Amino acid sequence: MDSPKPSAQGASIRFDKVSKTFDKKGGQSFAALQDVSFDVKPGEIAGIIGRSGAGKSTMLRMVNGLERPSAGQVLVGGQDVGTARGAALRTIRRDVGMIFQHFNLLSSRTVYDNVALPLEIAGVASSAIRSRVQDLIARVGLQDHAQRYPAELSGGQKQRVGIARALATQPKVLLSDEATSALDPETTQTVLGLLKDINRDLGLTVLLITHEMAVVRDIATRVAVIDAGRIVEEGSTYDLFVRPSHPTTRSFLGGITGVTLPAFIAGRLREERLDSGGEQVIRVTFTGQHATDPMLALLAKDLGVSVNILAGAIEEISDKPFGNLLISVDALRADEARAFLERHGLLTEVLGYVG
Ligand SMILES: Nc1ncnc2c1ncn2[C@@H]1O[C@H](COP(=O)(O)OP(=O)(O)OP(=O)(O)O)[C@@H](O)[C@H]1O
Repeated sequence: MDSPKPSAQGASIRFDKVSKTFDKKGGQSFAALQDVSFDVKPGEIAGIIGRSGAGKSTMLRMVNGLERPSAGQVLVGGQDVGTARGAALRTIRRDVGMIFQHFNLLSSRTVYDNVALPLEIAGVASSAIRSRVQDLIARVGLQDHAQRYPAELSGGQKQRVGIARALATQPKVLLSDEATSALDPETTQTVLGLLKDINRDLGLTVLLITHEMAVVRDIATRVAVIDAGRIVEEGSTYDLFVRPSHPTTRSFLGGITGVTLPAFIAGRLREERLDSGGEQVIRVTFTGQHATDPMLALLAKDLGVSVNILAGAIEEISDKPFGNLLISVDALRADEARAFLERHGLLTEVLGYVG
């Protein structure tokens, strides 16, 4: 079955040399963002990842005008959010929906009434509200829960209400502020799946902030890594996983590419080659079409170099295969073996030597 055509085109988001300085007590100031530039295309799902205090929320809050840049511009669909006032700012805010880590639902209102709230505020007629809210509640799979109160819902269900409410005004952009951080891994997957469906069906742009690389891997096609108020690396999610260049990116990836040396090897790993020769331990990254090539078998067959496989996994990022393998080969033949693998489009990194 064909997917339904997007009914609304998402808006672009542009951070152009944005800085934000907060005044602190005692006349001092604090630079929360410095010279940040990042572009999100219409209809794209993009992520901003960083540690606590890096400046993620400040960036996100500039997209709906809750913060204004001290320098530079934030543009949504070409409109400068920082200088917008009055009706122009209200239009931008209607075009930008937001979901939150702790859902921010009104506990005294039912699911139906929470989703209806933004439409009531916008002065939409009650008959139009009814059909729109029913559609939204069905879209997020809560049609049997419309008259329940937030306290009667699970975390995942509450976030579904948050998503339906954020979509009520038919925004062009959906901002997600750590929307799955309070959820268990399984519920996280269903909520991320729902966001992907919404992005595909409605064509709206999604910008999410997170401190979890797994969230970026599972949903975003582009990502910016932010550290102490600066973007230290950005690019396609796939490229960032395959060739991370900044230590912060590497540290975020450390926990999730899932492939670590078995303890009995890690404990014996040396930086220098042993006088006796020994084995070189190599990380091999397989990308794109090469992820499924029988390269190690060819290495043994063509060069006569035998390979010990120490650990490995193949996963999928942005629908492309990506493999990570830890191997060891005879240290005296290692340069030759790595050159062979690189010639065949694989990436290699020397981790050390074992006896
Ligand atoms: N209104 C404010 N006044 C003063 N300092 C602020 C203000 N808002 C944020 N900051 C500071 O700016 C820095 C960045 O904050 P921000 O909330 O953007 O970080 P974050 O990456 O979203 O962190 P977290 O994941 O913990 O929410 C922090 O050091 C924070 O204390």
